[in-house]
Amino acid sequence: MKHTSTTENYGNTWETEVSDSGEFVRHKTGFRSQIRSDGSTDFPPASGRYHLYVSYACPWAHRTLIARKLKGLEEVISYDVVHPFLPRSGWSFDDSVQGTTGDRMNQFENLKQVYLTADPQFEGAITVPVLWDKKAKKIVNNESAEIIRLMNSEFQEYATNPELDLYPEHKRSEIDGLNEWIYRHINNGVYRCGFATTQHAYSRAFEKLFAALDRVETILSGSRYLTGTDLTEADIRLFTTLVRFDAVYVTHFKCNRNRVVDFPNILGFTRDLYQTPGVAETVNIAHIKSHYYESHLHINPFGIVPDGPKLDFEAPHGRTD
Ligand SMILES: N[C@@H](CCC(=O)N[C@@H](CS)C(=O)NCC(=O)O)C(=O)O
Repeated sequence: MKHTSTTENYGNTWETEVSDSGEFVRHKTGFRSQIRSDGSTDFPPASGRYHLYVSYACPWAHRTLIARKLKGLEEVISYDVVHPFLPRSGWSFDDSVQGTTGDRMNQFENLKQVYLTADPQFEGAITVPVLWDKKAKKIVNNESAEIIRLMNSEFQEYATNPELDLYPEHKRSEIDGLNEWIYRHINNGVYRCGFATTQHAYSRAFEKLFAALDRVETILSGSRYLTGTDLTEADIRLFTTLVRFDAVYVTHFKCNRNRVVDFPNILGFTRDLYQTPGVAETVNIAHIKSHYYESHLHINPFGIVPDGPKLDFEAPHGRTD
C-alpha cells in the first residue's frame, strides 16, 4: 500500500487506502463479535443495551439505520449521529449542525474515543457504523454487513416487525451472489472511481460500475426487488448507493455515464425504497452532500457543495409485484 496520508495512524481511511496502481482499496473492519440469541457469545440480544454510532452521510452506516427501522427496533437500539464533516482527525460529535446528536451515550467529543475506550491499543480505521454495548462498554461490531444481519435475526423477540426477513434462508445464496458484485462494482465501485489516482484505475472502475448498473437495470425490469417480490438486505445495500448517486457520485466521483434518473427501473426502485415506510427519515441529503463535497478536499479543493440537482424521490414509483 502506498500511504498518501502524512498524518498519524488515524488519517482518514480514504486517504490511506490507495494501492500502488492508484486503486482505492477499502480497509478491513476491526470488531467482528456477534450478538446471538442462542447464548453462544458474550453479547445476548436485549432491549436498551446496544447503541449505534452512525453518520447520515455514510452509505454503510445508512444500511444499519434502515434495517433498524424496518425491523421495528427503534425502542430497542438507540443511536447517535456524528457531524457530517470528516476532518483528518476523524468523525466528531460536534452537534452544531441540524440532524447531529452529539454523543448522548458516552459524552465523547469524537469517535476515536469510542474506539480507544473499547480497545486502548486500537490502531485500525475509525469508521462508522459502530455497534456499541453499553453494558460491557465495548464495540460489538463495526461491519455494517454483519450488523444488519444480526439486527435481522437476533432481536426477533424485541422487534415490532419480526415477520420481515431481510435474509431468508431459501434466498441466501442468491443474496450473497448479488451482494458480492453489487458491493464490488457499485457500493465500493463509486469510491473506486472517485478516489482513483490514475486514469487507468478510474476508467476500469467506471466501466465496471456502469456494466453493473446496466445489469441491475435489467434485473429490475423483471421484478420489483432484486430477488423478486420481497425486499431483502440486497435491496437495502443497493439503495444506499443509489440514493446518493445523482447528488454526489455523478459529479464528485465522476460517475457520469448516466444518472439514476436516466435508468427507468433503477429510478423507480430508488423511489420505491425511499417511499417504504420509515426509510425516508433515514435519508439526510444535506448531511450526504456536505460530507462528501466538504471532506474530500483532495478531489474538491474549495469544498464547494453544488446547489443541485433537484431530487424527487417522492414521485410515484410505478413499481408493482
Ligand atoms: N466496512 C465498513 C466500512 C465503513 C466505512 O468505510 N465508513 C466510512 C464512512 S462511509 C468511515 O467511517 N470512514 C472514516 C474515515 O475515512 O476516516 C462497513 O461497511 O461497516
